[in-house]
Amino acid sequence: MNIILFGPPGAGKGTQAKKLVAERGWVQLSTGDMLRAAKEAGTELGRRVAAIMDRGDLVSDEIVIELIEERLPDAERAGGAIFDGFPRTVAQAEALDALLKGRGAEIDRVVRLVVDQDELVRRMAKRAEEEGRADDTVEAFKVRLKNYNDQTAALIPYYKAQGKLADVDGMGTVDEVAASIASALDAD
Ligand SMILES: Nc1ncnc2c1ncn2[C@@H]1O[C@H](COP(=O)(O)OP(=O)(O)OP(=O)(O)O)[C@@H](O)[C@H]1O
Ligand SMILES: Nc1ncnc2c1ncn2[C@@H]1O[C@H](COP(=O)(O)O)[C@@H](O)[C@H]1O
Repeated sequence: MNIILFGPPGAGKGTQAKKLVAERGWVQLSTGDMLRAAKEAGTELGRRVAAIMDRGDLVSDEIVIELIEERLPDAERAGGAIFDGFPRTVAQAEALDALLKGRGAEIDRVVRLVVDQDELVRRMAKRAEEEGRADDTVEAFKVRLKNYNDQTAALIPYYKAQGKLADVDGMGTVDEVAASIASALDAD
């Protein structure tokens, strides 16, 4: 099973991905987490992407595609991949389709968490207090939202055309959203 948790910054993708890992044993493939780990470890990659991430911009397609490709075997062994924060551009989505096809697999479902903008701002402010992420400032959040609207939202028609998109109300509690995701995944 290969699923994408899709939605704007702060919609709850990471939160729900972790619940699916705990409940279904699948592997979370979060490019944001991978890049933050590289940044915190001070690797060459981390140093290259730090400023881009801190201001809320997207790093290059090549970097994130390579990170994902490296982790696909882990997900295969676990029987499922939860793509979180990837793909974010049409080029990334096309690359993912090609990578999976080369391994005899495909994306099974794209779960889009629908959350209104005021709630995104509230969640981002709460996360800023709890986690202190460098890109949870008001300025960086604006850039991330703009990048989502300008580049990532184009994936909605992309996956709709493939018949894979399932919209889920992301405005409820974490458990309510998880139940809606489970229904979307377990539907035929
Ligand atoms: N259903 C929910 N109700 C209230 N708060 C939530 C809900 N889901 C997640 N949150 C909180 O909102 C914040 C953002 O959630 P999360 O990090 O999962 O979002 P995300 O979509 O992965 O964001 P990003 O794309 O910016 O990494 C976190 O502080 C999280 O605890
Ligand atoms: N798929 C991605 N394409 C480009 N840049 C990405 C991608 N995933 C993560 N990034 C960078 O990391 C931060 C944080 O990502 P989150 O998914 O919000 O944790 C993002 O703003 C990009 O700079």
